[in-house]
Amino acid sequence: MKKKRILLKVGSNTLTKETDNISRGKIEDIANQIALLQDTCEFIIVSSGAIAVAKQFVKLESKGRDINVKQALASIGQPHLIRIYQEIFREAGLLTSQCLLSYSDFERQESKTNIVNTINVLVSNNYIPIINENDTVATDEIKFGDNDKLAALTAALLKVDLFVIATNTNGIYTKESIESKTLKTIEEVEDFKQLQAEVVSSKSSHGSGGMQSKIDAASVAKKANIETWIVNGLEDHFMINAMNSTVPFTKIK
Ligand SMILES: Nc1ncnc2c1ncn2[C@@H]1O[C@H](COP(=O)(O)OP(=O)(O)O)[C@@H](O)[C@H]1O
Ligand SMILES: N[C@@H](CCC(=O)OP(=O)(O)O)C(=O)O
Repeated sequence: MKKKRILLKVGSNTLTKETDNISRGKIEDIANQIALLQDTCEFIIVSSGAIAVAKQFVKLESKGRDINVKQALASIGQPHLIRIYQEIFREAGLLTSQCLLSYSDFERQESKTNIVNTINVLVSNNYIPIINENDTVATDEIKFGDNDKLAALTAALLKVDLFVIATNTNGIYTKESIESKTLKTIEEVEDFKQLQAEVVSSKSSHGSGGMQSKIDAASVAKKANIETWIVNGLEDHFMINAMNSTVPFTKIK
């Protein structure tokens, strides 16, 4: 039986559980879910969190631009992030690997072919690729830190069956419900234009794109005929619960 290919994007807020520290418990939760689903699904993860990990133990001095400090923090945090994934996934019997990609890689046919071929070898050998942006080479023009878009481009390139974005809300809420503090999830979206009107400008403490970048990412996936789910990664078993429809989340077809 052909496995369902799922690309899971995990944001900084999910990984830190909205604290200042990476949550090993959250990574265990992701590993446990993948272990439970591995007979029917194969996974590719796009994970943020490099900067959040570095901020836990380092403060860099610089008179330069803020973005360069962030890039340096990402460089310090990334190997730690991968080490934590590797340790925790290994305990759950799962193998992991690291791929660092940048936007320009999606503009060159040769790079695209190499990405697809490398990841196919990894996945067919039961390795779970953990992808992050190659932050050292990211530039201002290409909005730095927007892993939602990177995840969507990767989902389209790898022809996944489902794109799951784990964030810190129960999907996309209606604007009205945010304003009245009653939080109501938009469960199914077909009209993109209408969706744009629901976004409010806030973003969470560690995140960088906000909901707008998730909607843009879903739009990239939709063009590639991929369904996007925006789910609350703060909850335990968030993917399995969404699959069983036991939690509110947003499905963008
Ligand atoms: N309509 C909306 N529904 C839900 N969240 C929204 C909406 N509009 C803006 N947001 C903001 O988007 C945030 C999620 O994006 P972001 O902070 O980038 O998180 P992540 O680190 O998961 O990528 C939410 O915490 C919320 O503040
Ligand atoms: N690539 C960087 C920044 C990514 C970032 O903040 O993205 P997100 O949490 O998905 O809004 C990192 O790993 O810290």
